[in-house]
Amino acid sequence: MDQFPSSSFVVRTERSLLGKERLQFIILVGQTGSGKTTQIPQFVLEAVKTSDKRHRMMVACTQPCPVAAISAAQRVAEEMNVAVGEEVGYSICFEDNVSRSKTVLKYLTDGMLLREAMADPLLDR
Ligand SMILES: Nc1ncnc2c1ncn2[C@@H]1O[C@H](COP(=O)(O)OP(=O)(O)OP(=O)(O)O)[C@@H](O)[C@H]1O
Repeated sequence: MDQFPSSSFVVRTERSLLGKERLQFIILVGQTGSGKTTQIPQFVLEAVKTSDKRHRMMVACTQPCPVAAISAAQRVAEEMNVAVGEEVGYSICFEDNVSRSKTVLKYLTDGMLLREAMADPLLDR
């Protein structure tokens, strides 16, 4: 696995994701606060927006607990200058703050992802 210093984490990751090759998975290791939760999903969103305009895809980012999912969604919505529940939303047990037509980035707990996978095994969205 490639190792790189944390200072170049964001720049090199962005290049990899936006590269021509379609990666099936990528393992990122970064220090706490380096942007894995708030920045990487935004890069992925940009990459899928430009790679396939015909198929509207959703980016999902799992979080270990509901509070973390809400907090991340609020932070990223603020960074993207949108309201939570529109382009950026969250899905936790008993609360689904997403828009069916607008949400493209969703923060959700591991349990909610599992529930989605049971309904949509190929995660087509
Ligand atoms: N809700 C928030 N309000 C203010 N700043 C935030 C918020 N969430 C994250 N940040 C800031 O954004 C930067 C990136 O944080 P992020 O959570 O994306 O890092 P991370 O790599 O996922 O960290 P961790 O490994 O601890 O989960 C950090 O400087 C962090 O302090």
